[in-house]
Amino acid sequence: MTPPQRDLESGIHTDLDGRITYGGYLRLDRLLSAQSPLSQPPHHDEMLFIIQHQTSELWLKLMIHELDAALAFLRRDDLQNAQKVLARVKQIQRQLYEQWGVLETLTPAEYLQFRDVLGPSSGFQSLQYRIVEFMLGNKHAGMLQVFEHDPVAHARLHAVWQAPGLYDEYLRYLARRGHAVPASILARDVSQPWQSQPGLLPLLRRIYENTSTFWPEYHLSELLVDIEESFQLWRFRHMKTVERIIGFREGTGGSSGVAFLRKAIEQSFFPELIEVRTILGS
Ligand code: HEM
Ligand SMILES: N[C@@H](CC(=O)c1ccccc1NC=O)C(=O)O
Repeated sequence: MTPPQRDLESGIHTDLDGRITYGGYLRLDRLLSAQSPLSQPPHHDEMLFIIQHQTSELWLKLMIHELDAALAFLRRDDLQNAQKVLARVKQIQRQLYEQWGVLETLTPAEYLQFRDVLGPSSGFQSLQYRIVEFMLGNKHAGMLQVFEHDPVAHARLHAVWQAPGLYDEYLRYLARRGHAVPASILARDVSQPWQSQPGLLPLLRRIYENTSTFWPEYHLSELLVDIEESFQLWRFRHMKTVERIIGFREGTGGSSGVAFLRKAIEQSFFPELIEVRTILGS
């Protein structure tokens, strides 16, 4: 063991005037001055509430960046890189759902002391969250209304709504690899919510029953299943956190609250990737 003192090495840069620095590069002046509690006098726990949301938004930003890359790699048939970034997405999602443990330390009474400052604002209005949902295929035109007050946000979500999602690009990739994806699915209107497609089951079954022949397809499919599961874990932990903090109160966004959040837990982005498991071996 050494004493708890470490000498500065002579090579360590201390003359940083005008140079790229840690704080400068990371724009920490902006990042760390963006926490403005509204409660008066400031409630101790509002800082936790703000930072939990801001860190979530940062991870969502990275998730969108990586999902964009995954879609582009898939379009180019670059499966290795698509898999690499999707594996990263899965780890980002882990950060997002593990983070609920921090907010769960907020007691119901503490939250009620500053909840009124939130007015009608709600996570329901998170643009980046909605972009991720749309990229994963949960297209819902009605969500666009929430962003009508903000034309830039609206245009961004509108573009994602009109673009193929991860499942669309996955199925197009499979078709290019020679799998019998029905033409009607390949030509679908990608702005529509996904409808269950039993016509996909034969080809998925072939992939899942012959994993060594179709290993790249199988591995990619399982990454999609991982991403869906991680998303569900986030939704579930959000719902449980909300339940223990506000019980069955209505949400500030105007919804029924927990009942509304619970409905989302049943939703699947890639239902055929689960259904195929039911028919394997039969
Ligand atoms: C005290 C903590 C929280 C409570 C009580 C809470 C409560 C709620 C409620 C009741 C809703 C339904 C919409 C509404 O009527 O407001 C909602 C939606 C939402 N919240 Fe939270 N929330 C909390 C923390 C968070 C955090 C930390 C995030 C992270 C970004 C978040 C993101 C979202 C999102 C994205 C939705 C929309 C979900 C969907 O469309 O299914 N929430 N929240
Ligand atoms: N919907 C929450 C309020 C809330 O959590 C919230 C408010 C403003 C910004 C983000 C929020 N987070 C998730 O909905 C509530 O009903 O208490």
